[in-house]
Amino acid sequence: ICQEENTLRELRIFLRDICAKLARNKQFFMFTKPVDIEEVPDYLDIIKEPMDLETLMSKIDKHSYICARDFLDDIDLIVRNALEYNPDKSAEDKHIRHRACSLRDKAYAFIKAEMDSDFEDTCRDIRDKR
Ligand SMILES: CC(=O)c1csc(NC(=O)C2C[NH2+]C2)n1
Repeated sequence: ICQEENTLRELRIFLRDICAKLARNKQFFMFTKPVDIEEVPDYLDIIKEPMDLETLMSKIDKHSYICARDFLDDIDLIVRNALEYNPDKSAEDKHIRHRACSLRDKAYAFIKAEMDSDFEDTCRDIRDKR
Protein backbone atom coordinates (compact mmCIF):
# COMPACT_ATOMS: atom_id res chain seq x y z
CA ILE A 1 0.00 0.00 0.00
CA CYS A 2 2.88 2.31 0.78
CA GLN A 3 4.30 1.62 -2.70
CA GLU A 4 0.87 2.48 -4.14
CA GLU A 5 0.93 5.81 -2.28
CA ASN A 6 4.39 6.51 -3.71
CA THR A 7 3.09 5.84 -7.24
CA LEU A 8 0.05 8.09 -6.75
CA ARG A 9 2.23 10.86 -5.28
CA GLU A 10 4.43 10.72 -8.38
CA LEU A 11 1.30 10.81 -10.58
CA ARG A 12 0.07 13.97 -8.77
CA ILE A 13 3.47 15.64 -9.34
CA PHE A 14 3.28 14.79 -13.08
CA LEU A 15 -0.30 16.05 -13.39
CA ARG A 16 0.35 19.33 -11.49
CA ASP A 17 3.29 20.07 -13.81
CA ILE A 18 1.18 19.41 -16.93
CA CYS A 19 -1.82 21.37 -15.61
CA ALA A 20 0.43 24.34 -14.71
CA LYS A 21 2.01 24.33 -18.19
CA LEU A 22 -1.44 24.35 -19.84
CA ALA A 23 -2.74 27.11 -17.52
CA ARG A 24 0.39 29.26 -18.23
CA ASN A 25 -0.29 29.15 -21.97
CA LYS A 26 -1.99 32.44 -22.98
CA GLN A 27 -3.78 30.58 -25.80
CA PHE A 28 -5.87 28.77 -23.17
CA PHE A 29 -6.85 31.70 -20.94
CA MET A 30 -10.58 31.12 -21.59
CA PHE A 31 -10.20 27.61 -20.09
CA THR A 32 -8.22 28.58 -16.97
CA LYS A 33 -11.14 29.55 -14.69
CA PRO A 34 -14.84 28.68 -14.37
CA VAL A 35 -16.98 30.63 -16.88
CA ASP A 36 -18.29 33.83 -15.22
CA ILE A 37 -22.08 33.51 -15.27
CA GLU A 38 -22.36 37.33 -14.99
CA GLU A 39 -20.55 37.61 -18.35
CA VAL A 40 -22.12 34.53 -19.99
CA PRO A 41 -25.61 34.26 -18.41
CA ASP A 42 -26.90 31.29 -20.51
CA TYR A 43 -23.77 29.15 -20.04
CA LEU A 44 -25.26 26.82 -17.40
CA ASP A 45 -28.46 26.36 -19.45
CA ILE A 46 -26.33 24.70 -22.13
CA ILE A 47 -23.34 23.23 -20.24
CA LYS A 48 -24.45 20.83 -17.49
CA GLU A 49 -20.99 19.90 -16.19
CA PRO A 50 -18.60 22.89 -16.38
CA MET A 51 -14.86 22.19 -16.07
CA ASP A 52 -11.72 24.38 -16.18
CA LEU A 53 -7.98 24.12 -15.49
CA GLU A 54 -8.19 25.70 -12.00
CA THR A 55 -10.82 23.12 -10.99
CA LEU A 56 -8.63 20.38 -12.54
CA MET A 57 -5.69 21.53 -10.37
CA SER A 58 -7.82 21.46 -7.20
CA LYS A 59 -9.01 17.94 -8.07
CA ILE A 60 -5.37 16.80 -8.32
CA ASP A 61 -4.77 18.14 -4.78
CA LYS A 62 -7.90 16.34 -3.57
CA HIS A 63 -6.47 13.08 -4.92
CA SER A 64 -9.39 12.83 -7.38
CA TYR A 65 -7.18 11.29 -10.09
CA ILE A 66 -5.47 7.95 -9.62
CA CYS A 67 -4.43 7.51 -13.25
CA ALA A 68 -3.70 9.81 -16.20
CA ARG A 69 -6.82 8.56 -18.01
CA ASP A 70 -9.08 10.09 -15.33
CA PHE A 71 -7.22 13.43 -15.68
CA LEU A 72 -7.54 13.34 -19.50
CA ASP A 73 -11.28 12.60 -19.14
CA ASP A 74 -11.65 16.02 -17.43
CA ILE A 75 -9.50 17.67 -20.14
CA ASP A 76 -11.87 16.10 -22.70
CA LEU A 77 -14.81 17.56 -20.71
CA ILE A 78 -13.34 21.09 -21.00
CA VAL A 79 -13.00 20.53 -24.76
CA ARG A 80 -16.46 19.00 -25.24
CA ASN A 81 -18.07 21.89 -23.31
CA ALA A 82 -16.28 24.46 -25.48
CA LEU A 83 -17.35 22.70 -28.71
CA GLU A 84 -20.96 22.47 -27.49
CA TYR A 85 -21.19 26.07 -26.32
CA ASN A 86 -19.49 27.48 -29.44
CA PRO A 87 -21.03 25.59 -32.40
CA ASP A 88 -21.53 28.52 -34.79
CA LYS A 89 -19.75 29.36 -38.04
CA SER A 90 -18.70 32.74 -36.57
CA ALA A 91 -14.99 33.56 -36.40
CA GLU A 92 -15.23 33.85 -32.59
CA ASP A 93 -16.78 30.38 -32.19
CA LYS A 94 -14.30 28.84 -34.66
CA HIS A 95 -11.43 30.43 -32.72
CA ILE A 96 -12.60 28.99 -29.39
CA ARG A 97 -13.16 25.53 -30.94
CA HIS A 98 -9.66 25.65 -32.44
CA ARG A 99 -8.13 26.57 -29.06
CA ALA A 100 -10.10 23.76 -27.36
CA CYS A 101 -8.73 21.20 -29.85
CA SER A 102 -5.22 22.59 -29.30
CA LEU A 103 -5.66 22.23 -25.51
CA ARG A 104 -6.60 18.55 -25.95
CA ASP A 105 -3.69 17.80 -28.27
CA LYS A 106 -1.17 19.55 -25.96
CA ALA A 107 -2.49 17.74 -22.87
CA TYR A 108 -2.27 14.31 -24.55
CA ALA A 109 1.21 15.12 -25.89
CA PHE A 110 2.50 16.19 -22.43
CA ILE A 111 1.12 13.00 -20.84
CA LYS A 112 2.68 10.83 -23.57
CA ALA A 113 6.02 12.65 -23.20
CA GLU A 114 6.11 12.60 -19.38
CA MET A 115 4.55 9.25 -18.60
CA ASP A 116 5.87 5.85 -19.66
CA SER A 117 3.16 3.31 -20.33
CA ASP A 118 4.05 0.89 -17.53
CA PHE A 119 3.73 3.75 -14.99
CA GLU A 120 0.20 4.39 -16.31
CA ASP A 121 -0.50 0.63 -16.28
CA THR A 122 0.51 0.56 -12.60
CA CYS A 123 -1.86 3.47 -11.88
CA ARG A 124 -4.70 1.72 -13.76
CA ASP A 125 -4.10 -1.46 -11.70
CA ILE A 126 -4.37 0.62 -8.48
CA ARG A 127 -7.57 2.29 -9.76
CA ASP A 128 -9.16 -1.00 -10.86
CA LYS A 129 -8.30 -2.65 -7.54
CA ARG A 130 -10.00 0.12 -5.49
C1 LIG B 1 -15.08 28.46 -21.90
C2 LIG B 1 -15.88 28.63 -23.16
O1 LIG B 1 -16.08 27.68 -23.93
C3 LIG B 1 -16.43 29.95 -23.49
C4 LIG B 1 -16.35 31.07 -22.69
S1 LIG B 1 -17.11 32.36 -23.46
C5 LIG B 1 -17.51 31.41 -24.83
N1 LIG B 1 -18.20 31.80 -25.96
C6 LIG B 1 -18.69 33.11 -26.14
O2 LIG B 1 -18.54 33.96 -25.30
C7 LIG B 1 -19.43 33.45 -27.38
C8 LIG B 1 -18.77 33.15 -28.70
N2 LIG B 1 -20.05 32.50 -29.17
C9 LIG B 1 -20.56 32.52 -27.77
N3 LIG B 1 -17.07 30.13 -24.68
